[in-house]
Amino acid sequence: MDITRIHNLDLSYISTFALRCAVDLDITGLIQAYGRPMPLNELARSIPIPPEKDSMLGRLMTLLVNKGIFAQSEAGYQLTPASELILTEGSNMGANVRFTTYAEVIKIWSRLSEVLKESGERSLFEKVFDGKNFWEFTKETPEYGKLFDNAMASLSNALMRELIQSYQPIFDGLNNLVDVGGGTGTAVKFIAEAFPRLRCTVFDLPHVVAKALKSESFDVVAGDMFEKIPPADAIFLKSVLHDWNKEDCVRILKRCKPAPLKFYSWLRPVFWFK
Ligand SMILES: C[S@@+](CC[C@H](N)C(=O)[O-])C[C@H]1O[C@@H](n2cnc3c(N)ncnc32)[C@H](O)[C@@H]1O
Repeated sequence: MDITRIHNLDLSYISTFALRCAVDLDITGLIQAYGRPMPLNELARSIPIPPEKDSMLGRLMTLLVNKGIFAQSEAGYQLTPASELILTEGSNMGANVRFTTYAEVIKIWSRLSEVLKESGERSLFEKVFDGKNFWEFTKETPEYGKLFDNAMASLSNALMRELIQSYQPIFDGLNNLVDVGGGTGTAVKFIAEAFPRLRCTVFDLPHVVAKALKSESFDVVAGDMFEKIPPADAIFLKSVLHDWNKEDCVRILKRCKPAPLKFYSWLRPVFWFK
């Protein structure tokens, strides 16, 4: 029904913040620690919340069960493959939830129509944050920068093993690889560990690589991909090109040397050149 369509969309932020609430209360960790299906009252006392809030917690859990984040049987709540991704010792995707629900950034979306009506190329971010683009804001707001780094690392934790498995033959015969816009190096760490003879480099802006993982297995190079990208047999661009318009993407790709011979794409945000 059309009324449902509109309502599902205009209230979809409730699901977003229900997930954020589950992350903040570490419901995933508590259910895991319980070791068997966890009844509502046990969950409520473990968080802990006042007893008069138990039914509110029950409604929160019903929503999250409905969304496939948790499973429910008569005995109680259990983890699903989705909530396992949130576990800190798993992919830690709770870090991504904290980043996408950052209060100061969430509230700017209510001004989207203002940006559309305004002439010029300014993004929503630049309008609200005094002309600063996303990357400048991330640099100048260390708390947000850290959330961003952790979120990116969690996504790499969640998908790099599968990506490497899917593309194993592509890596054969490569001597070196540069992960352009590679953040703090989580993705390249997976590649370097899987292919110890491949010399890997993470390349990103100076303030980002300053926080890079310390590892013997890959090199760290600071720079600006619009100016110069270290040459390599393979250039790896994961979740980078979608941040830029067509002209900027062409500028980045022109800096990739040698020029790409082959193009591979795995899921939308992953691009690969060899
Ligand atoms: C969406 S993140 C992706 C990070 C990483 N590839 C991943 O998948 O986890 C985009 C990355 O591009 C980097 N970046 C933005 N502008 C850049 C530039 N001019 N030169 C190099 N890296 C840049 C950011 O610092 C950030 O780490």
